[in-house]
Amino acid sequence: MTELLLVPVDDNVVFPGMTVVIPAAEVGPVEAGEQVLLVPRHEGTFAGVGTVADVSERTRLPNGVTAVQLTGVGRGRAGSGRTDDDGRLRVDVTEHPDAVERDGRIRELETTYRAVVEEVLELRGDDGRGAAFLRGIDEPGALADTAGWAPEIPYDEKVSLLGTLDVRERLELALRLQRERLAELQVRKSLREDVESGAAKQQREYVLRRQLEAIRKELGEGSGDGGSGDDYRAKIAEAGVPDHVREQAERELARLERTGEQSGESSMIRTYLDWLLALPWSQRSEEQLDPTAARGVLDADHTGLEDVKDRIVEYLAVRKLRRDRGVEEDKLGSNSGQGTILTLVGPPGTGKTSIGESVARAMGRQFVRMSLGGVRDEAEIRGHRRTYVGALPGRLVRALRDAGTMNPVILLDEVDKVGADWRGDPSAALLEVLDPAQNHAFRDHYLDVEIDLSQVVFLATANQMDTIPGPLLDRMEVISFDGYTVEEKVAIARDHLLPRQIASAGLTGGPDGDVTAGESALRLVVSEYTRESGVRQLDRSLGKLTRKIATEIASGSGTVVVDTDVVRRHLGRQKVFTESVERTAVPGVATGMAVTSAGGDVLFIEAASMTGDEGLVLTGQLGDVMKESARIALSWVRSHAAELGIAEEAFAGKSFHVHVPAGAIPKDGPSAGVTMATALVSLLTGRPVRHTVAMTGELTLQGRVLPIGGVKQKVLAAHAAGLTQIVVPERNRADLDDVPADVAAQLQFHPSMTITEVLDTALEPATDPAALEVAA
Ligand SMILES: Nc1ncnc2c1ncn2[C@@H]1O[C@H](COP(=O)(O)OP(=O)(O)OP(=O)(O)O)[C@@H](O)[C@H]1O
Repeated sequence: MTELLLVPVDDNVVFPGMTVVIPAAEVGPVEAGEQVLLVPRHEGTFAGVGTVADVSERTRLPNGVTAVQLTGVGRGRAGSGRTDDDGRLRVDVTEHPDAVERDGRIRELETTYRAVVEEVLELRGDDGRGAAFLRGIDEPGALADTAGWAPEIPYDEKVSLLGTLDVRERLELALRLQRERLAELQVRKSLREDVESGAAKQQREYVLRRQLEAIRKELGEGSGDGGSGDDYRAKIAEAGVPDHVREQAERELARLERTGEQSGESSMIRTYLDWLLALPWSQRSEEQLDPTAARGVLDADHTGLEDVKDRIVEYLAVRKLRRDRGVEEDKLGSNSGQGTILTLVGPPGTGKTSIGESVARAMGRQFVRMSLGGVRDEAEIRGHRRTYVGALPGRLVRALRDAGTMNPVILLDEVDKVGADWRGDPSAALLEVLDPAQNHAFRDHYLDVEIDLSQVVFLATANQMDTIPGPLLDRMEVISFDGYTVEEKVAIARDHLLPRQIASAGLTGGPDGDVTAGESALRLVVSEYTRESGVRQLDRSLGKLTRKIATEIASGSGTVVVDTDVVRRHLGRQKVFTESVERTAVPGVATGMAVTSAGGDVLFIEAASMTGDEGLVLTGQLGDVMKESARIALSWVRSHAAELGIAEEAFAGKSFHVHVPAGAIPKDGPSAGVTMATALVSLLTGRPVRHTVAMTGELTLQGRVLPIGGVKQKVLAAHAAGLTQIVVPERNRADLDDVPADVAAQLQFHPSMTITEVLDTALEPATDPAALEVAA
């Protein structure tokens, strides 16, 4: 047993036969010719067996540090130790020289070990030196120790190898470690080969594809899958794109050529390039701005709508002046000529979309309609960023593509139906599109290049103004479509709808044609088969009529003159009844006028009372404001019961129910106040409401009648429903001027300040005194 200086070797194992160089300061005071014990140490824990090493000369490392060279000579186990004067640990060491009988088993292990290591060396690309080193080792124990050189074998395993004193066991362990190492190297190699062969396959495919394309070109067949880089180059050149777009396209093209043709990415890049080049970058329509000619176009396409046409012609005239006077477009943006967007607001089927088309025609521009109904997501307008799976450009880009020019008329249809939710606010994107200060550099998220929208003329349509988002409404110049009178509908049917339906049924119209229609027949269709503000149903009814006539003519009858009999024969029983006579025959029902998204309409408000303590029950999907109107109506009636001749008992222990048909349509607004009060008073006094009267107006608790909106639409609806006495708030008197003269001539208006005046007009006189008792 010898006492040796203990030298810790952190996270490393020095085997006998290895030489290491360690800074002298770490080794301690030793002289050449002495021995030390090198012990592996990991996180402060020493291994049980170390390596006895000879100390040779000190050397100077290139960095100036003095170092000691140590060569392992054998294994040694550390026994008890002591700290010397220098503070160094010295331990008693029991040496364990390798001692083995080389039997058959050892020989077999040796041979296998050598074979495995040779394979390892080959895989690692050994240059022969490793093999030579291995051949130079003769002793089986030393042979096993060569596993200690392998960098792939972990520290723990090396410590076990050093600690295995029995040579045969050590050789077995070393063989296992080398086998594992070999297996790992083989897996890595095959992985690498797979990757390499895959790449080679792709390259091969790429070359084949290019050849295929060349062959196709030679045969004059277009390349089937969207084109090669060269095709795109040609397209970019043809498209006459602005510089910034060309740069972007070229960047993408370079990317396309770098990625393999087969990869998913290349098809994405193709889709992108196709979209980018689908925009009509260099296409413009030559604009015509002659107001007289424009008026001609508008008149030819549409009957009536005089004020709408006036406004549009004004708009065009201003535009023309600005252009001729050279008002700088840069400064103001070209839409700023009007500063705002013309917005056509009105019930369905009143010709908003079709007049938009006429505007485009009058200006000599392309027309596209972009429906915004139900758009809740900003991305629908602006597109998705390309990082999204399945990303596409937004509707504006698509609209431009469909238009085929960069200066079309784009009709933003149904702006009142734009909603917002967590996916973002589409109206914010619309605002940017419509803002002349911003829209010359609109950026679609998908295309991600600047698009100049300043040459586009935007028009918008909406059914109702209340639901247009406020900031958008600020930018709009509203033109209202209030719906047509019966005479206007007859004219539209005669001049536009019927001739179109006749043509589409394969017939000829006109004096010498298959079909001629009299005015009275058309009036019958309008008043008894349709009930609407616009002309959709009318158009459909005429379609049905002409198809039936076509069938008759095809089966041999001669020309047909459409009169009321023909209408009744083909359209069947009357569809729309003037209901008010029937509905208001009983007390408790009053005829109101309302404006819904379908235009003006009449509605019958019903009141009933019954024993119970539920107070006021309301049905018919009423909004909060309408519910409040009903409470106000009931409170006013209660507080004026005596004047109205209603006994106080009529209220005691009673519940009231007010219903506003049609129950399925949500409604709101204060304008039904007077109608509700009238229905309640009618119920409680037993005086029926006159069947010729229709009313509208907001009611206050004091019984005053406040003004409301939509007078013209309401009056037209009442007129169409056959009502003649129209009760409106006094303060809406001025609005009655908007009612077409021919309609107004058939009506009697009753502007009213208070609900008492309304009741005087609306209720039949109390003829039967017993009615009071019945109501009570
Ligand atoms: N004044 C008119 N003169 C001639 N045709 C008309 C007139 N008004 C409407 N029409 C015709 O009625 C049909 C319906 O009109 P259009 O589709 O433009 O209605 P809209 O107001 O846009 O309805 P929506 O609000 O539902 O979009 C069209 O075929 C249109 O040509």
